[in-house]
Amino acid sequence: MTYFDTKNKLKSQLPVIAPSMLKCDFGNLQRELTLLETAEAQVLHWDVMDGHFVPNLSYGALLIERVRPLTKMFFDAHLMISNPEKYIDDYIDAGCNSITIHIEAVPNPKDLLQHLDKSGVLPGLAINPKTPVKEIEPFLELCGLVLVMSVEPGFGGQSFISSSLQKIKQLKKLISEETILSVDGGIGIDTIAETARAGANYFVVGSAIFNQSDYSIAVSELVQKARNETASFT
Ligand SMILES: O=C(CO)[C@H](O)[C@H](O)COP(=O)(O)O
Repeated sequence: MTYFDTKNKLKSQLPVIAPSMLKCDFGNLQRELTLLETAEAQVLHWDVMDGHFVPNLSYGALLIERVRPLTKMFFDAHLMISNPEKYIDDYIDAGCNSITIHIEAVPNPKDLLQHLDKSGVLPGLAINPKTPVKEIEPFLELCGLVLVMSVEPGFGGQSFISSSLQKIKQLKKLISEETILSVDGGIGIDTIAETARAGANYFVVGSAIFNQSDYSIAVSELVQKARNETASFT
């Protein structure tokens, strides 16, 4: 499958639920992949943490590369790391379909976003809760995906920060129709509707899937809630 096929396929399936692999059972990874495929998840969201940009460590390109042949799902890497320019090619080579870097790690991300695009990877830019939208505004036209962090990055299982809704609304007005608007952190059955109403169409979800006994029910309830809100606004 080529990059363009993958990207268009993803866009045709919005709203999308992207399970955050930070919360998966790594001791039973093959089982987790099977359960997520059965739940018709289209995406795996890989939370890459370096213990420097965020106060936690997770996994890196090597693990993603080893998982890549095991599934056809879209691989979405979220680099919560300092100096992503040093490592970005490792994530491209690992087979990630989209790669998101943070504006707080790269104040001028123009070259990196263009490098991702030229490499056939959907370029993403993330913004932390305390960073104003004006910091990413000059780069929005280079983004295929914009990610609004709705918790302080570093850990799953935190509560949704409600001021993120204003940021989503602001960004929805600034981005093109083509750009995916993602929200990440504290998204579950009680918060997904308001973020969809604000304009998000791509939802990164950890605890509200992996803490449930049936991933298929969890994913389908979340998709349904997001679809209801998207439908009422079109
Ligand atoms: O980026 C993240 C943390 O930095 C995670 O993707 C996010 O927190 C998702 O987990 P949960 O749905 O449990 O909040």
